[in-house]
Amino acid sequence: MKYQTRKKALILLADGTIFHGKSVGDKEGTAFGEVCFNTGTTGYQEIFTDPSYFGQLMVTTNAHIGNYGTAKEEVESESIKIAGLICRNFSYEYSRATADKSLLEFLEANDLLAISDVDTRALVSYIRDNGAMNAVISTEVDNISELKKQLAEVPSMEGLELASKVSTKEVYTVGDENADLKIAALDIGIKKNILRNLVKRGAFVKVFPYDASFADMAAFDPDGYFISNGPGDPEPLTAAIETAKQMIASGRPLFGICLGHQIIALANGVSTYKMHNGHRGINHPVLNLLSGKGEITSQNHGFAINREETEAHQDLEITHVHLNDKTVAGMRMKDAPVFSVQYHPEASPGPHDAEYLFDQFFDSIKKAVLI
Ligand SMILES: NC(=O)CC[C@H](N)C(=O)O
Repeated sequence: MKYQTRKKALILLADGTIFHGKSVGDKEGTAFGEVCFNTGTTGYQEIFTDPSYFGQLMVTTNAHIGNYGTAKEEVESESIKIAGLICRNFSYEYSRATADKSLLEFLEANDLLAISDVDTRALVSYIRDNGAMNAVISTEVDNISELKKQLAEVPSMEGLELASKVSTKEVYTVGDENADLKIAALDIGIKKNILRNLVKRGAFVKVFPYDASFADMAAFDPDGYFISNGPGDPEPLTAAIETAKQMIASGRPLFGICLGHQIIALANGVSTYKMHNGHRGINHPVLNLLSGKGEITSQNHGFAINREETEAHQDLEITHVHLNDKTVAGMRMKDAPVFSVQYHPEASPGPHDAEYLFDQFFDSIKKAVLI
């Protein structure tokens, strides 16, 4: 079999801890980022292309990665966004009738460094105990002191603005321009499946860059506003926070997902914080406090909004809670058609329990249009 004599590789954490592995394929090199882990058993291609992961080294906890190949329609953006991949067993062979490429070919096309044969159970349990931190993966296994020096220069995820790296540069539209409803979406790292969900419900969507002003967006005269998911710390996104304030003041319905949810919280004066470890997986339990129903959700976030401040806020109401740690999973404004969730109703990958949130958004738009 090819790739039997792969190069040695390592992962060096910011605190000096080292785990060993081998490079995937014949690629050599070094990649830096914040190390995080995703517990999903499937959906690696959607995860790797999700712009929210920009700047992160992804550890996949599923024991096998690559075994069902890749398919060109299963991407959440045009390219791989993770900074590097760390896995246990990498499958060079794949088996799925509808796949069009192996995962190795897909990684190579995106020039991504991946390392396998890592004891990912030990690594994840180490990160769980010691918290999210920067790391480097490299085939330069004999040059640890140099890697340490370079790693020390990598900025911390806390305070880091990354939306500008993944947002569209130009305004674009999706859907039928004669559709009944128009939505203006602020792209701070938008996933394709969110746009599919908006278009499939009959919206014509105009997508704006991360630093678009409210005036730019309002000129489209949308029936509703949307703020997307995305990478990095929400706090430095001052233009988006200002735009969100004006979206709220416009009185038109506003829906935010993940980074968008954090931006709406900040626009309301609620602070955000970096979690010890984020939520990344496709089976996170959430309780909908309005319906009393449980939802199994897709999640990917390393920051969260302050619960006490949300509870104490006179204009806000917590609508969803994460059942593992009681963090805020969703909220709404009491006197405005504004709501947001910390998780991913568009799934991709993950369960579809929360797709009703898109219906809810459309219902509130239709109600507002009729008034
Ligand atoms: N998926 C997202 O939008 C992530 C939001 C933010 N970057 C976080 O890590 O919390």
